[in-house]
Amino acid sequence: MWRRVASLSSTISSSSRSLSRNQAAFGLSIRESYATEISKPGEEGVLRPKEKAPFITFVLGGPGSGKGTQCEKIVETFGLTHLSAGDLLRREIAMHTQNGAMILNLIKDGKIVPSEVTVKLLQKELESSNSSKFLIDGFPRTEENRVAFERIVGADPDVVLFFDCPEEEMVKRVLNRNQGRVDDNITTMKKRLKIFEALNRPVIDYYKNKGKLYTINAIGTVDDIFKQVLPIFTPFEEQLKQSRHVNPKSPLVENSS
Ligand SMILES: Nc1ncnc2c1ncn2[C@@H]1O[C@H](COP(=O)(O)OP(=O)(O)O)[C@@H](O)[C@H]1O
Ligand SMILES: O=c1ccn([C@@H]2O[C@H](COP(=O)(O)OP(=O)(O)O)[C@@H](O)[C@H]2O)c(=O)[nH]1
Ligand SMILES: [Mg+2]
Repeated sequence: MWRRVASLSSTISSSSRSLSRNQAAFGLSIRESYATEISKPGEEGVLRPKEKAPFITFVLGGPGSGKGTQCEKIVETFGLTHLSAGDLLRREIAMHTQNGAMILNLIKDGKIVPSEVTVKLLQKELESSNSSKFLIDGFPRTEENRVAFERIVGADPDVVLFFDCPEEEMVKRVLNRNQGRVDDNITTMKKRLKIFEALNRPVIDYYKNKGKLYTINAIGTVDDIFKQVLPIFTPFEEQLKQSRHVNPKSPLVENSS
C-alpha cells in the first residue's frame, strides 16, 4: 500500500513546482499529497484521495533501554513491521556498501550517521514494504534526523514511545548484551549516553509538546514493561486491525470462533 503511494514521490519531486501549486490550491500538506493519485487525462489539476498515509510509531530511548526487546513484543502482538535504524546501518557495514566504512567508524565512536544516509535506508524499506504499519526503532536520534525524515519521507509519526531508563541500568544491560557489537563497550557507551542526552532529548521534548509522546518506565521485567505498552495502541485499534500483517493471536483481532 505504502509502496504504491510512495512511488509517486519521484513524480512529485520532479514536478515540485506544479505540486506546490496544487497543494496550495487544495490546501494539502505533503503527507496528504502522498495519499493522492494524480488525475487521469481529462481531469487535469485534480488530486483525488487515494491511499491512507502509513501508521508510523517511532521508538525512542537511550542505548540499552530495551527498545529492540519491546519492539519484538509489539510486532508479535500487533503485527507492525519493525524497522531498526541501527540494524539497517549495521547491514550496510556487513555488505561493505559505499557508506559501510564511514558508518562503522561513526558507530564505533557512538556518533550519529548523517541523516540523509539513515533516512534513505528507511525510505527504501518503507517504499518496498507491503505493510502500512511501521515501528521505526532507534530513530530519529537528533532534531536534524527528525526534520530530514519529514522532508524526505513526508510523513509524521502517529505514536512516539520513549523507554525511560536510568543510566546505570542501561550500562549494565549494554555490557551484558553479548551480540558482539562494536559499540557495546564502556568507552563507547559513555559517549552514546552523552549524545543521547544532548541530541535525542530535544526530539523527545518536541514530541512531548506535540502530545504524541508516551513515556514508559523501562525498569522491570520485559513483560511488566510491555503491560505499559499495550494500552497505548488501544486507541489505534481500528487502524491496526486493517494491517495485512497482523498476528492472528493479536488481542486486536476479533475471535472468529
Ligand atoms: N526489562 C529488561 N530487563 C532486563 N534486561 C533487559 C530488559 N529489556 C531488555 N533487556 C536486555 O538488555 C539488553 C538491551 O536491550 P535492547 O532491547 O537491545 O535495548 P536497546 O534496543 O534499547 O538498545 C539486551 O541484552 C536485552 O536482552
Ligand atoms: O538513526 C540512527 C540509529 C543508529 N545510529 C547509530 O547506530 C548506533 C546503534 O544504534 P541502535 O539503535 O542499534 O542502538 P541501541 O540504542 O539499540 O543500543 C548508534 O549509537 C549510532 O551510532 C545512527 O547513527 N542513527
Ligand atoms: Mg536496539
